[in-house]
Amino acid sequence: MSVTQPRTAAREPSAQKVTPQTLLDRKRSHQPITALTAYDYPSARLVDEAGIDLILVGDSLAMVALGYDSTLPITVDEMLHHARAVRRAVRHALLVVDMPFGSYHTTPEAAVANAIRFVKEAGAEAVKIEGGATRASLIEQLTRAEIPVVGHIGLTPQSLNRMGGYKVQGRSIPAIESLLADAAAIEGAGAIALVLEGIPREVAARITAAAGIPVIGIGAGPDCDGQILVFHDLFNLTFSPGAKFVRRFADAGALMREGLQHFQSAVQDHSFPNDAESYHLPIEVAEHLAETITR
Ligand SMILES: Nc1nc(=O)c2c([nH]1)NC[C@@H]1CN(c3ccc(C(=O)N[C@@H](CCC(=O)O)C(=O)O)cc3)CN21
Ligand SMILES: CC(C)C(=O)C(=O)O
Repeated sequence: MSVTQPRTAAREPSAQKVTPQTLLDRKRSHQPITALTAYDYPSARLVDEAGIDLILVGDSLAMVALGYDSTLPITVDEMLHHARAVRRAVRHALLVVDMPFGSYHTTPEAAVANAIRFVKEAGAEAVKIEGGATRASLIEQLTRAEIPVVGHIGLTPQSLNRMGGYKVQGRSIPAIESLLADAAAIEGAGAIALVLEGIPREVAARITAAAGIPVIGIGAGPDCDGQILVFHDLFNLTFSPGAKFVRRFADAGALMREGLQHFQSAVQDHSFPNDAESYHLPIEVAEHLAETITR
């Protein structure tokens, strides 16, 4: 799509529109699923045009894009603001929006009402919720309300206070058994996919092999049906070293620092803006102005 086309063109469904069925087909044919976060229009546009299968408006945006210390403070309204910008950019990928902490932890009625806001106000095609077997009945209710759900277990950042830090989960036999049971409960409740975060490779491989739904990993090793990363981690646009699972596929941070230096020195040495980058008066007006000034 050319940049001169109206932005509303982004809403026309594309021929290769990714649906939950596409992801399932990928699992079954062992073609890895690609997924990334996006929090705004330009990043979502880049990710979608690159042909990534799934775009998540992750609540990690609280930390990565809004500067909060954890994902816990972000609200439904803040998530919606970003999700709506991403929606305007995405025509190919499946668009999933994270339900933030507190938006599904009180009553099922409140949770369904919040999820409906993501569908109606931001065009979400699915919502993601963190937690295992304890979320099964909520996943059933959301699914009955025609809202596809992506589950998320392992290192669940909204459990920060319970976990006591962003720690790898599922390292003991009881913890592994819980994760296997959680994955089965999430699938049984009707989830369309499952995110596994921060667990040993061997455990993720077991869960993926047992699951009938696509399993997308982050810090869960290479044996999942797909991989997801945070956009800003991929491009080194964060201000901390990043977890072990982060690979910097390109250094946009360095590129931006370099560009900033160039701007600063060009302004200071008067080389920006040059004459061609300036507006000019019509010749008659310029002459009149020159006379006016010299009078
Ligand atoms: N930029 C960014 N990327 C993310 O993937 C991400 C966020 N922010 N914010 C929300 C959560 C928090 N995440 C994190 C943050 C830190 C670690 C981390 O440092 N983990 C330790 C594990 C130590 C252990 O238990 O062995 C590590 O060394 O990787 C992991 C996930 C993942 N999510
Ligand atoms: C990293 C992904 C899985 C996530 O939950 C987020 O971005 O919030």
